[in-house]
Amino acid sequence: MATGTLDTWIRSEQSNTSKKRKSTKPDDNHAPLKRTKLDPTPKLHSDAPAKSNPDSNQTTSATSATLKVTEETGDLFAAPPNTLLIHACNCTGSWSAGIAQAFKLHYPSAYQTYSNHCKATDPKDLIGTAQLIPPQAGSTRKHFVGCLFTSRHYGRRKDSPAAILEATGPAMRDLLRLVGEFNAGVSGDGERVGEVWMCRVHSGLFRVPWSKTRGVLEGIEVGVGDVEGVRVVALEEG
Ligand SMILES: Nc1ncnc2c1ncn2[C@@H]1O[C@H](COP(=O)(O)OP(=O)(O)OC[C@H]2O[C@H](OP(=O)(O)O)[C@H](O)[C@@H]2O)[C@@H](O)[C@H]1O
Repeated sequence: MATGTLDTWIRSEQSNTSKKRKSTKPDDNHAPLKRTKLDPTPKLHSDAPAKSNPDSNQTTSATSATLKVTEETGDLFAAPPNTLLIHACNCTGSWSAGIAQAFKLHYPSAYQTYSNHCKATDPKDLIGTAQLIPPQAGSTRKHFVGCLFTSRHYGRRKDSPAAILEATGPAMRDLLRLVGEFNAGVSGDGERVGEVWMCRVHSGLFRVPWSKTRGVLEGIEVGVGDVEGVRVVALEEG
């Protein structure tokens, strides 16, 4: 989608949200998104075994392109070992519905890490940031989990679609930065983030049209040596 079109849609959504703020509708009780600083250097712990990274000798970060977004049908959780699986999260520390509930079931330790991070951090500092959680030691599912903090709350108190989209770019950029830092810090046989997969974030419970989220993701600039693209894996419909 053209950036201009997206900007226009976001402005119109923000205007609608602000007009309706005093009503009792589900999305109306959230103030417009404030610009927030990104989470500086979250602590990461990896107990996982090794895998080589073809990009590990590239360290420059000059901007060269925008993020490539490809789509296919499949199950996100069928990703190969060391894949980063990305999903959208609220800032309250809850993964109780939708694909988040499946993440909680498959990666209980990652859920604890996410939940503790939320309990320790004010939502206004979390929104627009990300969390990278390395694979759980001894787990049969060796996946990194990437949390995009794109809504302060969930359910009836979730942020408006415009606010969620506004938080999406900063959150995804923060996650890509964390991946770059993580991979650069892994030495020798340590395991690095391999492929990057995500579900159609926001398109279910957060009720943001997927095309809008995809447009934001495709506008993210990436540098040489950064993650170049993300593979979006969606369940077959019907
Ligand atoms: N195995 C699989 N493989 C591939 N795609 C799969 C899949 N399973 C489901 N999908 C798809 O994954 C997309 C996202 O759909 P979701 O509605 O879940 O997430 P969302 O991003 O709209 O919203 C986030 C809030 O959902 C939770 O809510 P709670 O806080 O727990 O209440 C969180 O915590 C957040 O707050 C939809 O396209 C699903 O078809």
